This record gives sequence, structure tokens and C-alpha cells, in this order.
Amino acid sequence: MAMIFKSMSASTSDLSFVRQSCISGNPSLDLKNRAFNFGFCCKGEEKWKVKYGVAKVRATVELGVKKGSNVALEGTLGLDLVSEGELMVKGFRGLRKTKLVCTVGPACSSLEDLEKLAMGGMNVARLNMCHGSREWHRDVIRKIKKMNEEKGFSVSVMIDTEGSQIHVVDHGAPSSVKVEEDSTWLFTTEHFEGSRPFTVQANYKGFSEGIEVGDELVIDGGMACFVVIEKTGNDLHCKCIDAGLFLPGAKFSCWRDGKLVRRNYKFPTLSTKDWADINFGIAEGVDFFALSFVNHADSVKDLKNYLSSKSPKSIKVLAKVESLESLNNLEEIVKASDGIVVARGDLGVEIPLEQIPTVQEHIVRICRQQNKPVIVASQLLESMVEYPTPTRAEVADVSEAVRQYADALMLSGESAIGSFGQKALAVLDMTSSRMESWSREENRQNLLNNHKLGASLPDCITEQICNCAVEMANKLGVDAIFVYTKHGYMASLLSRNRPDPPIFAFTNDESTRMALNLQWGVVPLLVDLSDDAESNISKSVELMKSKELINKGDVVLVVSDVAPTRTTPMALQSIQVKTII
Ligand SMILES: Nc1ncnc2c1ncn2[C@@H]1O[C@H](COP(=O)(O)OP(=O)(O)O)[C@@H](O)[C@H]1O
Ligand SMILES: C=C(OP(=O)(O)O)C(=O)O
Ligand SMILES: [K+]
Ligand SMILES: [Mg+2]
Repeated sequence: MAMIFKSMSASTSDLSFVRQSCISGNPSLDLKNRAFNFGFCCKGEEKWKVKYGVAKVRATVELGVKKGSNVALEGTLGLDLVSEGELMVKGFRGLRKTKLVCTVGPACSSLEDLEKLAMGGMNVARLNMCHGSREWHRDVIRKIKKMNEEKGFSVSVMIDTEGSQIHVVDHGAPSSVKVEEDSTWLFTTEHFEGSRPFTVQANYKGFSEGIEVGDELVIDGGMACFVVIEKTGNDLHCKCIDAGLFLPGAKFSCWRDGKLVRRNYKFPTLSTKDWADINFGIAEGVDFFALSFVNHADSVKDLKNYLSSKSPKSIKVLAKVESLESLNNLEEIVKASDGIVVARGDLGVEIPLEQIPTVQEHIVRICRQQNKPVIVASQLLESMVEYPTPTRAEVADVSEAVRQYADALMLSGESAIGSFGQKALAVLDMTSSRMESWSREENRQNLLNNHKLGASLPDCITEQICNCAVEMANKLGVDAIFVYTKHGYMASLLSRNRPDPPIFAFTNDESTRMALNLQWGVVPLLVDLSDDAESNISKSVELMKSKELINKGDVVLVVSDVAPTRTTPMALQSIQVKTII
């Protein structure tokens, strides 16, 4: 029995719903009265396929999917469920290039919610070790891994360290507290239980070192502002000069004559707790560490050295740029890291808010020059923590990050504690897809400057091959780029040029696959690769064809890199253009 129906108006999530239900063998799949804008056919009871671009004929059907049938996991293509679904529905050009990171918190930590986020396009799940117990995080990581394994998702896991920073541990109230103009407050390290009005407790004894009478304390980048009126010992007596709010765990910066006062705390970038969290991450097999409050490249190098001796798999290290110091050492930090997080939350405490946009643009540019993935983070859709729609300004901010060709966007509180996490993810998805297609139409990637990376001849050859491959792919308007990669390097060099078509990166290394989830425009696939490059190419083309992911007439540009062997004693890097017949 073959069923075919074709009709109008629905979204990818409907398709995802259908696929998901098939995989979990949900017999109560209810397709009645649901309309779709893609064709759909079910051959026999167990197999089904989706084709895009078919005629619009309205119909409703019921699907007889056998309970427990394993439809999406057949074959060995190693393409994740979500990319496959998107590709079928939207075609090559419809694949979103910008990657999406969601912070997992109490609002989205159930298996069901994690699956919805994965379906909605979450590429990387971030766990912030500032919050929650290690047991809580372990439970979430295991759920994600189980979901990947059993349902065909490919969501990477990132652990974000707590790091050390001065903040307020108590301000006399359990949640936020209002600060009225002219009210006077005591900032102290004296430990007290319960609440004491107009008293805030700092977490570090030397918190007031270098602060003088007349200095201004700016809370959380402008939530409230105080002037220091008296200093007794380590304690500061302050008067509020700009009313606002004190949030739990608020942070502050000190200003004198309109300039930030730099105070030299000797906090280690990685505290004892952070090292314990890193060991925990290694044991749980996470894919990324995001290192908070990196000031120098050395702390990144230390962690990378530690991981190379202690972790059985490759784990990438991202540096979070969120201090003034890190901006001064930016190039060295970018060079030492596997990627960067523009952590605008804390950055906004350390530098004037109005400088954030230019600093962000600068960091994104440096990262692309150095070929390192970059995540733009914090407050992208902050109002969606409470409301179901974003502000127009937030949508404009997201669009700007996409226009700058950042690799990834990140949700924090929106997904961790917000009531509309899935909706916020959908806003990122839609907004980035729209800006990407506009950028393609405008040919904006021509504006990227092609910074030369390689010094040695082999490196220069690889880089040139990738630059030229992208130029060719764009000019020829090919449907897809295929690349075969062990460590992801060639895939990243292609991604750096922000090509029009998607980059399908075939790798036989699971950690490379998970790392590439963060890279702009790359769809990673886990496959068996042999030493024979030609056979790898023909096998993957055949597999894609058999799944009707590529069709007759499609043009694919293939970039391959063959290491010398005993029989062919020379390295061979090539660009081939294949027309599918
Ligand atoms: N694992 C967690 N458990 C509880 N709350 C969390 C967790 N992760 C994040 N949150 C909440 O989400 C908010 C936003 O997350 P994030 O931006 O990562 O942290 P922060 O605001 O501390 O920098 C946090 O303030 C916190 O209230
Ligand atoms: C991403 C950030 O770090 P965290 O949420 O851990 O403070 C930030 O400060 O913007
Ligand atoms: K953190
Ligand atoms: Mg931060």
C-alpha cells in the first residue's frame, strides 16, 4: 500500500513531528486535518519518504506506521535527523547556516523539552556550572546523549565554567531588590545570616582594594549606580546616585572621572571548583568547554594541555571574552583557543555598554581571520524570558550578528528559565535564515577580507584550495559542497569563506562531527572513510542519492585531500565538480 498526499501550508515542525512519531513508534499519530506544504509518501507500512517541491493538492490522510518501526535510522548516512528533515523540506539553499546554542536550565531539562529544542534546531546544549549541582548537570548530559543515540539527533554538549569574579552574594533580599536614589548602602565582606536592609555582602575580602571615596560603583553594567562616600577598612559606604535594581549575584565595576578603574585581582581563571567541573566534563564526555573570564592565552593553553593528557577524546576549548583584560590580549587568546564566546553579559559590566556593538564586530572579524568559530551570546532575546514575542530591537540585534557572519547565536535565560524557550529558538531560527538569504542575495560574503593564514607551503595549498573551491561553488551556483575530513580543518576553511551552498562534511571521527556542529554552514556526517578517496566520494554520493537527498541534475563540488601512501607517494588535493546522473 502506498499513500501519497500533497497539500498546503505547514512548517518543518510538522514534518519533525511526523518523523519523530515514526521513530518513537507512536501509533497515535494524528495527521487528520493537518495541512502540509510538502509532499509525503509512505511506501508499505514501514518506510516513508518526503520530497519537496511537489504539486499542491489538498488532502488529509491517516498514516499506518507500525509500532516500533525504525524508519529514520536505516542506512548508514550518519546525517542527523533534523538536518535530514530540513534538507528534504527546504532543499539545499533552505538549510540554516548559523548555528544555535541553548542554555539548559530548569525550564527545559526534561527529556521531552530537550527533544523539542533539538527538533527546533538546537545544535549545541550549554550547561552553565554557575548554577545547579553536578548531579543535575550529569542527568541532563546523559539525557542528551541518550536522545542523540536513540532518536538520531546530534546535539553537542558544552560546559561553561563558573570562573572567579567578584560579585555580591547577598543584598538583604531573596530576589531582586529596588535601590532608591539617595539611599545609603554598606558594601561589606562581613558574613551575616538572613537579611539586613541596605547592606550588601561581597564574596571576596579584597573587593574594595583600589576603590577610593568619590568613585562610582556601576551595578551589572548600569542596573544601578552608587558613589562611594566613605571607606572604613575594607567596607564601603555608598549612596545611590542612579536608582535601579539589585539582582541576586550582581556584579559591579568601578569608575573614576568617567574611566573604568582597573583593579588587579589575582584570581585564577580556573578555580579549584572549575578544575573539578572540568574533570566531571571529561568523565561525561562533553564536546566543548567554554572558559569563563579568560584574561590571557596561557589559561587556554593550560587547559588544552591538560585535556590532551587526560581526556580520551578531543574536547574543544572556547574562550569567553568578557573582561577588559581579554580584549587587550584578544589576538593571542583567539590563536590559542578552538573558538570564542562574545560574552556580552559580563563584557557589559566591564566596558561601557555603547562599546559592545563595535567590540562584538571586532571579535567576530578576528575570529574569522584566525579561522575560529565564534558565538555571540547574552540577552539576544532577553524579553522572551517573560514574553512570547521579542522586541523589534532584539530581532535587529540577532540579525546584525548574523549579518556579521558569526558562527553561532546563544540563548541564556530565554531557554534556561524562560517560559518561551522553544519560541525563542524558533525566532533565532527564522531570523537567521532570513538574514542569511538576504546576505546571499546581496552577495555580502564578497565583503569578507581574505586574510592569509598558512605559513608553510602545504598549509597555503590547503587554504587556497578551500578559498578557490568556495569562489567556484558560488559562481557556478552548485547545490552543495562535499568535503572529507578527519579533524575538520578543511571543512572549517571552507566555512570561513561563508559559501552560498551548504558544506557537507563527511568524517569518521565522532568528536570532529560534534565539534563541527558549531561551525557556520557545515552539516557534519559521520561515515566510514577508507584510504581510497574516490571510493569515499562515490559511496557518499550513492548514499545521498539513495535517500533522495541529492537528485539527478544536482551539481556537487567535491573538495578532497589525499595524504601520500606507499603506492601513491604524493599528497593530492583536488576540487571536482560532479553532476548527478
Ligand atoms: N542549571 C541551572 N539551574 C538553575 N538556573 C539556571 C541554570 N542555568 C541557568 N540558570 C538561570 O538562567 C539564567 C541565565 O543563564 P546564564 O546566562 O547562563 O547565567 P548568568 O545569568 O548567571 O550569567 C541564570 O541567571 C539562572 O537564573
Ligand atoms: C555568557 C556569559 O557568561 P555567563 O552567562 O556565564 O555569565 C556572559 O557573561 O555573557
Ligand atoms: K559561566
Ligand atoms: Mg559571563
